[in-house]
Amino acid sequence: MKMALRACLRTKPGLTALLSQLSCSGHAAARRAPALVAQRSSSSTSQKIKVDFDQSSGVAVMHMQSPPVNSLSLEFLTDVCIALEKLEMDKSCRGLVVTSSQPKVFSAGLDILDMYGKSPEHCAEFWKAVQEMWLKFYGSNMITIAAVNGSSPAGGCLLSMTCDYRIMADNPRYSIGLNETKLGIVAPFWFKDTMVNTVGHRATEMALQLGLLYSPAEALKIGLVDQLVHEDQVLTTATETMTKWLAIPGILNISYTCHFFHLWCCNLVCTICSCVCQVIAAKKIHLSQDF
Ligand SMILES: CCC/C=C/C(=O)SCCNC(=O)CCNC(=O)[C@H](O)C(C)(C)COP(=O)([O-])OP(=O)([O-])OC[C@H]1O[C@@H](n2cnc3c(N)ncnc32)[C@H](O)[C@@H]1OP(=O)([O-])[O-]
Repeated sequence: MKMALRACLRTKPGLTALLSQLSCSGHAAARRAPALVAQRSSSSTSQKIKVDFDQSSGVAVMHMQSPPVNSLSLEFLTDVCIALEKLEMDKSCRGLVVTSSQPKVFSAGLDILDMYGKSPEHCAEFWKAVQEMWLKFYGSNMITIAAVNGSSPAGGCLLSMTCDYRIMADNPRYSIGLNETKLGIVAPFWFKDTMVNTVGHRATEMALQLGLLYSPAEALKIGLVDQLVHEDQVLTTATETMTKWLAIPGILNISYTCHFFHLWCCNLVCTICSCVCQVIAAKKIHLSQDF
């Protein structure tokens, strides 16, 4: 399925360029990849990601373990993408649960320290990695469930929204949402689109304009998460829920179709934006030459 997705995307110029640029191999090749061993139950670990794969159920659990708050740095994003790609290539892996090993936090979002005062080359690599994570999760042909066992602002919320289902710890001290506006930054359009797909247009408009962070109860109310459970039961509920999803015939195809459609729409928008930018740039060059 993944290969089919890529083959289809290859026919579309915008995302083709994006995918080829975003391929893990470029910035990730030199990094140590978590290995997936084909046995009944296996565990693989990179520095920041631990993957437990139960071959009998076909379900893998990805533990994010990047202290203190699983902030999404270039290094961490690369590890996530490599781990995901390995699972994707293993046809016996049909479901993926993503969770955090850090207390109180699922992910604090993009690593602010990795965005500030860095070289343009680093920033380009960083943003490629962010987009790659988004594309890989959203375009995955596995069933993906986010076991949100702590706060999940900004990019952490995005990560959870790329999954098919979200289970959050019912602890009022935790929060989730796209709070970029409150930080004085604009959430990229594909953050916005992902939220629209999750909670609808109006809720997204409110969330982004006000930079809202929701308590678990509020998040459940607007559909930002699908289920609340006691903190100790987030992971077990996620694996139980996964069993139900995987028992539905053809579910992978349904999931694939939905995600593919979204990616196709994004591709279309990317292509249009790219054309508009090129026209504007060409006009600016023309005007400056006139002067
Ligand atoms: C461009 C548009 C798109 C942008 C998308 C984004 O995701 S933008 C991102 C938007 N993200 C946010 O707005 C989230 C901001 N973070 C929070 O709200 C809280 O940290 C928390 C609720 C995640 C955890 O609360 P808690 O009480 O459990 O933990 P704590 O608060 O005590 O922090 C512990 C340590 O982690 C550090 N650190 C934290 N976050 C980040 C980060 N993103 N990066 C790097 N580091 C971060 C923090 O400085 C501290 O370091 P120190 O001093 O020990 O060296």
